[in-house]
Amino acid sequence: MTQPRDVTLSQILTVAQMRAAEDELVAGGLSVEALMEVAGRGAGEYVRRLAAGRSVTVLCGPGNNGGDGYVIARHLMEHGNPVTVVAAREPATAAAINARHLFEGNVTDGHVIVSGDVFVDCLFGSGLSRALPEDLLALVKGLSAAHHLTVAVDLPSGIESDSGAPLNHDLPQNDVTIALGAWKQAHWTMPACANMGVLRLVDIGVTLRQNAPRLLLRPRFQAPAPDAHKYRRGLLGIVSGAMPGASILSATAALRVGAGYVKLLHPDSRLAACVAPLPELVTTAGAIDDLVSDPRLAALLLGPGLGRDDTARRHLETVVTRGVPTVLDADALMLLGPDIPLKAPTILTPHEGEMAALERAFLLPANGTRLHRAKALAKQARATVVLKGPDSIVVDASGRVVVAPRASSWLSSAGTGDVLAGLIASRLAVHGETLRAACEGVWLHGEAARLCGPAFTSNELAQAAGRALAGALA
Ligand SMILES: NC(=O)C1=CN([C@@H]2O[C@H](COP(=O)(O)OP(=O)(O)OC[C@H]3O[C@@H](n4cnc5c(N)ncnc54)[C@H](OP(=O)(O)O)[C@@H]3O)[C@@H](O)[C@H]2O)[C@H](O)CC1
Ligand SMILES: [K+]
Repeated sequence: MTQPRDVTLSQILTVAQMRAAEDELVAGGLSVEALMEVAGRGAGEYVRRLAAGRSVTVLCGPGNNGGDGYVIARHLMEHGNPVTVVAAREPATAAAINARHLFEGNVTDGHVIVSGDVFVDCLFGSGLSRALPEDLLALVKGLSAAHHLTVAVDLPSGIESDSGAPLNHDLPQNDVTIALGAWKQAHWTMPACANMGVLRLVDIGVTLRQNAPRLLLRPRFQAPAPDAHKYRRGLLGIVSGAMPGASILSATAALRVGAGYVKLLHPDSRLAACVAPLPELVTTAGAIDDLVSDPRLAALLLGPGLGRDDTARRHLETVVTRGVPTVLDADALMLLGPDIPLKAPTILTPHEGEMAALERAFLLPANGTRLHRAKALAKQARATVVLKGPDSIVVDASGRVVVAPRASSWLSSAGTGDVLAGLIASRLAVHGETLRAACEGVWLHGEAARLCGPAFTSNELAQAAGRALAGALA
């Protein structure tokens, strides 16, 4: 089945996958020169609009990224925009040599730092294989400092495409990065993505790669069916624990994003009585074994404020054997291991510290990219994993990967994880699909943070989740 173009354009490719995609287009009858023309013209048009008649300097390297630079320069020149090319190295590929010949404007050789308004970095793209040598680092830094705006084409030079690792210290900050053909891992991976400024993508006709990670797009939420009632919309049970405030935060969020009924299940009636009640939240106290055996439960959440003692461990064992779709967060992740098999579709939501604990428990090596680590845990634990951070990743046990765009850095405060767990659990109660619920929850979390602006509390974040959902109703 042909996928809509926005789905294809949300894929995130490795350098090897990008080369395979390029080979496929060439095998289909396009030349590399023709692809470069489409890519360079597309990027050139973004640059032309950004420059709006101001002077542009294009730094060109030896490979096809440099070739793109000559196409961009030609596009600008044809539209009457002042442009200078700085050739850091002579072009070395056939397509780049061809693009160089077609550019009839001003080319200098890179020994002098020229100044201007917009600097376009076409030194290296996905072919970068090692750190920039001193002279090229000084050139790219000097040119960036001598211009008002810096635009990276495909990737900022010095950033490794597959890992997002900067191969040099002190690389310049970009205002815009224009990806060519498809997103690369680095565009959505820390720390690289924080260096890229505004991200844009030029479509050159790349088709969908099987199993490639995709970027998290805005979900479409449905209003409840005309004949809906609270149980059909989903009963979510949130198991409370030693610190009930955390589960109240989860519930506050969960109440706003779809579940028809959210119940706080409390093992200790004295503690439950201490918690300031939310009028819309039903709290029941009793033995957790009994409370989670309610056949109407559509999903369970365990972990926020749970504690890590023997009682907490018993509650974890009870919940995971219950067979109801479950979200495990926070303390539950510190107690989980291969000795506690997951009997139902489960979502794990570790941050970096909890991820390290899970890797120890499941005897997984804690090396490689976050993407590889999340995939390994999802496979081993047979669960959907949301590896939280500025660049959250969602992976299911079959290896499907969704990468979330970088969210507000104001989310780095206590309690926002409890909110995320509540959002995901609420969506899980609605439809029971783990990957979808995890993606919807992560999206709602990021969108609620955006709506809150700077310096919000986790309770304000939870309150904003309903507005986030309202903005994405089908
Ligand atoms: N893939 C596509 O569909 C299209 C891609 N386009 C553009 O092409 C680049 C990738 O081009 P490529 O030629 O593979 O790579 P680069 O231009 O990034 O540079 C490769 C050359 O640079 C040398 N190199 C690598 N690292 C360094 C370094 N640190 N210092 C000095 N020289 C370096 C490398 O030499 P090696 O010794 O490593 O072999 C190469 O000579 C992609 O990013 C897009 O911009 C097309 O235009 C459109 C289609
Ligand atoms: K570049």
